[in-house]
Amino acid sequence: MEWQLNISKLNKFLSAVLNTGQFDILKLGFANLNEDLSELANEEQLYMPSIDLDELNEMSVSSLLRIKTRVHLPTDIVRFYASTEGSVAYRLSSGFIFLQALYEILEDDTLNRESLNELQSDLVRRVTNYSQEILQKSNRTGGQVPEFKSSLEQTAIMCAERNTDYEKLIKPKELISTLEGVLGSLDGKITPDIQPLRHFMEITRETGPSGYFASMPAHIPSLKCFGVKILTLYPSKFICLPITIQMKNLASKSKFVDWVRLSVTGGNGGPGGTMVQWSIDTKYGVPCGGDGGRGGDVRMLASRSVSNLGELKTGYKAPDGRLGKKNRIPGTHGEHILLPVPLGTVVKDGYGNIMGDLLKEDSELVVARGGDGGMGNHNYSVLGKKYRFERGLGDLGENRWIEAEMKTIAAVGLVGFPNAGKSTLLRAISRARPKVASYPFTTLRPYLGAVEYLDQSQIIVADIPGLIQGAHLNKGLGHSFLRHIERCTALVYVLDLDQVTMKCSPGEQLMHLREELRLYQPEFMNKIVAVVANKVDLVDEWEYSLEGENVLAISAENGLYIDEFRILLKSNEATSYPSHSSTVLLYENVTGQLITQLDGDPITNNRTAAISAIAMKHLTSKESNNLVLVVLGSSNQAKSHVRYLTAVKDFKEIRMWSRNADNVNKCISYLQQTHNINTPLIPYSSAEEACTDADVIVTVTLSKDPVVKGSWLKQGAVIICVGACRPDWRELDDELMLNSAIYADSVQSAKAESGDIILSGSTDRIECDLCHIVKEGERDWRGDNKFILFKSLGMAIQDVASAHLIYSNYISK
Ligand SMILES: NC(=O)C1=CN([C@@H]2O[C@H](COP(=O)(O)OP(=O)(O)OC[C@H]3O[C@@H](n4cnc5c(N)ncnc54)[C@H](OP(=O)(O)O)[C@@H]3O)[C@@H](O)[C@H]2O)C=CC1
Ligand SMILES: O=C([O-])C1=[NH+]CCC1
Ligand SMILES: [Mg+2]
Repeated sequence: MEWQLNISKLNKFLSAVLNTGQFDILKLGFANLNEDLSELANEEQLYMPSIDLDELNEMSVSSLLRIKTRVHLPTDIVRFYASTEGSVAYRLSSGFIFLQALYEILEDDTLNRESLNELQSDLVRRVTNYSQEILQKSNRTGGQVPEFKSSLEQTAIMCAERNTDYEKLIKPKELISTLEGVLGSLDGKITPDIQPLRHFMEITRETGPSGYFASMPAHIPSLKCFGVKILTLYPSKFICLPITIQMKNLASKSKFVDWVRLSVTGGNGGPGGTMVQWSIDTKYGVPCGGDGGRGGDVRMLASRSVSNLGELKTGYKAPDGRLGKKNRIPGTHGEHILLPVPLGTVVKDGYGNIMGDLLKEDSELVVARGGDGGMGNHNYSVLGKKYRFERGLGDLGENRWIEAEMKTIAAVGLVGFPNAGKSTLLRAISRARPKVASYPFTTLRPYLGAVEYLDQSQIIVADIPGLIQGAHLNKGLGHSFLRHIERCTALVYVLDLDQVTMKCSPGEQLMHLREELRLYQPEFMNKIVAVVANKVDLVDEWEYSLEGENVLAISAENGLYIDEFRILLKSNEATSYPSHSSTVLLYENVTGQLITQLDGDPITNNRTAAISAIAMKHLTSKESNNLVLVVLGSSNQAKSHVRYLTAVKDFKEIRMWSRNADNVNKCISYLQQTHNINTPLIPYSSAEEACTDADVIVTVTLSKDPVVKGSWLKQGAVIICVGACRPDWRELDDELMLNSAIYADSVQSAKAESGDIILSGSTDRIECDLCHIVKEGERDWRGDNKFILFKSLGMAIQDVASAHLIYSNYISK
């Protein structure tokens, strides 16, 4: 994606941003902008029309004040930082590309997760490229102060190493004390420069899964830096695993064969040699014939460039090994025959026993082994006439009948009655061209299509030919097609909304489809499922829900909500995408130089837990030890919270609960194995049981509804609420909220953005922010309330201070 610096866009963006009040401080840097910007400024099109660029080039920071008054923007909103020539590219790269990225995000209402990710990685790419370019040109960048030059180099290196695991530069205790120090240095109050700003802007349309975008800037005078975190949050319901398979030749025209029986024979071992080497010492010479060569195997080779079994012949015989040679040299081995088969081919012997399952690209399976070569006469080294020509003849190669059966390995299978529009849907989302016609069974074989995304990943979707009632009894296309469903990770039930073609009501269609699959194989019911109602353009009114199911109404024919469907296929929970992704840009205070930009995800994970640890340390009494900790949630924040909370307190036990028990177990073994957490970590199957008698409860879920109730908790319990970051999301119920003494990392954010606080009517009940807590030291935080609650929403200052620490550790390492 190439962005031009588009001035009208930029101006529109600047005014839009400033007018929305979403950004309190916008820091822009301009320096020796001889090219692009001077031109633009001359045309008086840019928002700072009368800046004298030459003057700016030599300007000291104090003279900026003068410029400010000439700029046609509210001076208290925009600050300019001038600097020397060397920083220009940085400014352009980080400042403007960043602005442009923001602009695109604000402006484009069709943005979805992929384009956002693309924007972020493009931003990162550009900053990285610029850093390297600047490094190369650094001897031409006059006016650069030496320290800056070295930090520039470090930045370039860090940018280039962006994917290296810098998390190891963060030590829990060090981060906790750094953040505590920074909070303390704020003198107990969050100044306008320390922004709690995290306004989430919704970026996708109502019908699709929602994504949010936030930008969080902060200026930390004590660390002489400022920075910004760009964050996207993309929660979703549907889970499906993308399997990345290149579809290159899959759409081949050859006859589609998904089952074959063939005879395979390994090559025979070659006979041993019978050569004799004459020698004056022995009358009959010395036997020197080498062993015979091994016969070749017949092997199957899994290849993603093969689409079906149609190319296989009915029989194969591998070449035999050759005769052993003189001087004990073994005979040439027979070459193996490699039969390319599609990924997902299952091979059985003639008795139906499974010999192998070719799931991985390039995996091989020997289906008929070649015979060993016979021994050459040199092995029979008894001298004398009689045994001179003794040798082995070589073993016969194995010979058997085998069956190869192909099972589709699509990530997602489209399942529906004939004519529900599955083929049309596959055509709409991929380049596959299954036949489409308005009579049932147009599709006689499963078509595969690759749904391609901007990040170059693909999800393979199979159009499974129409099921009919009784398919499990082999009616219609019956079993032959049901087996293709076996390998799909997720199923999408496609319901027909067209009164003319539908067999029965959408609700009944869903019921019958489920029933057919269940009768064929009950395990099908464990598959991840989404439901779409197709041909929504043909009905006047369609209820978007169906007996408690979430149904996405689409029209494959007209492309209605097809983007949403593509997003649905690739929504987060089981894809490689985290639900939150972010980038942190860190700038130097006085000159506005970009110091570094970092992957924000590890920062978010660590700093959030560090903040919770600080809050917990202060809100529980100093003497209290051997407490019971409960963590609700099993993902990034759950892991980091266990690590950080155990760094400041000893717990008797840690109880862990989440919706998905498997995830809890994985989380526990990760913590034990990777982080040597010695405190007993105990999985719980009920949140209520886990919370009973617990001392500290941490909620780190993406739930939109309460996961903890006040009635479960004992008096004096401390609750650290980390999830529910939207005004309409909850993790705690009213009883808990109304009986708690409430604290927050930022009172301002909590009032504006915490669903728990807003919806329980607690906006006026927040006692103070974390700066005050840290400042005040020990006191009775509970007062007359039953519980103590710390509401965390996350602040830019936490990210910027953490990035600063990481960078400092990096350059001193
Ligand atoms: N305060 C702050 O500064 C920050 C807060 N957060 C918030 O912390 C929370 C966790 O973040 P992270 O670990 O990165 O998120 P992930 O998306 O990685 O994990 C989400 C977790 O929430 C659970 N979950 C999802 N939906 C529900 C539900 N409906 N009911 C119960 N549990 C559910 C999942 O459980 P399972 O796996 O069992 O399905 C999973 O353990 C989020 O709400 C996030 O917004 C994040 C960063 C900073
Ligand atoms: O501060 C942060 O990064 C977040 N707060 C809520 C979700 C992410
Ligand atoms: Mg069809």
